[in-house]
Amino acid sequence: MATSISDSRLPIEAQLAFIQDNPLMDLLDSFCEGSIIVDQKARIRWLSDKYRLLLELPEDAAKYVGRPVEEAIPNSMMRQVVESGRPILLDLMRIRGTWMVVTRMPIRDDQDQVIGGIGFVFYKQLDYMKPLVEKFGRLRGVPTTAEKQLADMRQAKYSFADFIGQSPVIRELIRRARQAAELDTTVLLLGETGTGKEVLAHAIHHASVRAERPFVGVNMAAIPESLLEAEFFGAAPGAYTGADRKGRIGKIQLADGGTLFLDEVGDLSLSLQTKLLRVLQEQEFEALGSNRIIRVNVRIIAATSRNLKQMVETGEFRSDLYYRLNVLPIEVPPLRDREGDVELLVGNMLRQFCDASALPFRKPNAEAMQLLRTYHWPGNVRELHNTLERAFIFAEGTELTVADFAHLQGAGEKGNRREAVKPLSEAMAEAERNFLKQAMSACNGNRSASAKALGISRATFYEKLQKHELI
Ligand SMILES: Nc1ncnc2c1ncn2[C@@H]1O[C@H](COP(=O)(O)OP(=O)(O)OP(=O)(O)O)[C@@H](O)[C@H]1O
Repeated sequence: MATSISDSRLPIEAQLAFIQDNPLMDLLDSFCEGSIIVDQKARIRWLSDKYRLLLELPEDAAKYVGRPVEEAIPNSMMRQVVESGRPILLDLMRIRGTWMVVTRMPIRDDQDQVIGGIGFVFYKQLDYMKPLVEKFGRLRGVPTTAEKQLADMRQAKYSFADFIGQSPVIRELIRRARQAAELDTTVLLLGETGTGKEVLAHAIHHASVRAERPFVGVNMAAIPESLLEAEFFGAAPGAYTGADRKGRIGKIQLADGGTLFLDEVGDLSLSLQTKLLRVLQEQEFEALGSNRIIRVNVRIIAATSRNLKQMVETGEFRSDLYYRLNVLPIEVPPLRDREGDVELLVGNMLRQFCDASALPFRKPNAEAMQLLRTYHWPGNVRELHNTLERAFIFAEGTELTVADFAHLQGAGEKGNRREAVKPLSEAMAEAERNFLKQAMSACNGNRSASAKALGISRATFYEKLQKHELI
């Protein structure tokens, strides 16, 4: 500040007087709690009245002109500023027992010589600084959300110990998955929605030689087609409109050395299938808008709830990609086929809900447990989890009764009622429409949450909303 408004042809006193009389000075002074101008020997040239009052100086401010700054402000740093020529842009100074924010700058003439210094006292209350200090602390010490997401994203969240189940089909599943973990080949997890394919993918990575390396998941159904390519392969700086100027690293590269989990791989468009095939074949790819080939070493675990074989027959899925993915297929059985596992899962989940809330432990009575055991769980473990959680939160006493699972029972009863007979397809469509509406209203219109509550993927949920003309 002030370099250009100070003319070296004038005596220093006149130059400082010019600054002091500048209307800008009044403006600055009106914003702060006090201001001071000193000459190059740290003698006071000007002291604002506000500052004098703040300092509780007995005499008229004008009386201090020409005196060493320390006479008025014993702990002043203005001398250091004029001697070093370096500003102290943000500092704290104790004035009459109160900490204040101060700014001090040297004043230079147009020959760059220090001819004095100017200081402002900004805030009487440090409270004003709190947001700034907090933000600074956050930026310095705590990782940003993006960094955190990255760190979380790159670690396996589950191990085999997290996959609950003791039924014969599950024991066999775990045995196969453990084998797969040792083999370092591509794995294809097949099974209905909510059966735990993602949990298994994490567990396989966790038990593999790549455990210390990243685990990176991409959900083909959750990301719009237009963004998926950049998400996958990354983009060179300015590769497309709206792309980060700095460019971005794709998930494939992030997974280098580790495991890339392709969730809902059946939802991949044909054009991206072709590009993915190249990655699988050559272990190399190009980021969007770059001509550079990047080599990677990733292990692929893919999962889908769709019938890939059938999709190959109908031309929706490339057969060469299917064979590349199908090296080690693992079928994850639906919950209804896991004998005895519902009880195990229920016990486990209820303990989790209880630990995570201030609510008392609640468990289903015999009748309710029978209902949970025999229900056909189209949304599998996810549906069981959501159903139980809702019941646990809304139940009154320590016992969960069939009334707490009324919607499961209702679904069964409806089919039994003779008087309301209508074509099955019509009845099912109607029920589906109602469930969609119910979910939307329970989740306050949040579509992701609704899809989750219903135990279906977002893509499926959208398809259904469209089919029933609910969007
Ligand atoms: N055997 C299990 N033990 C404990 N929790 C499980 C088990 N299987 C699934 N879950 C839980 O159920 C939910 C759904 O599991 P997950 O997302 O792995 O299913 P998915 O088969 O990948 O589903 P989708 O095909 O819809 O993506 C998750 O909250 C998961 O933690």
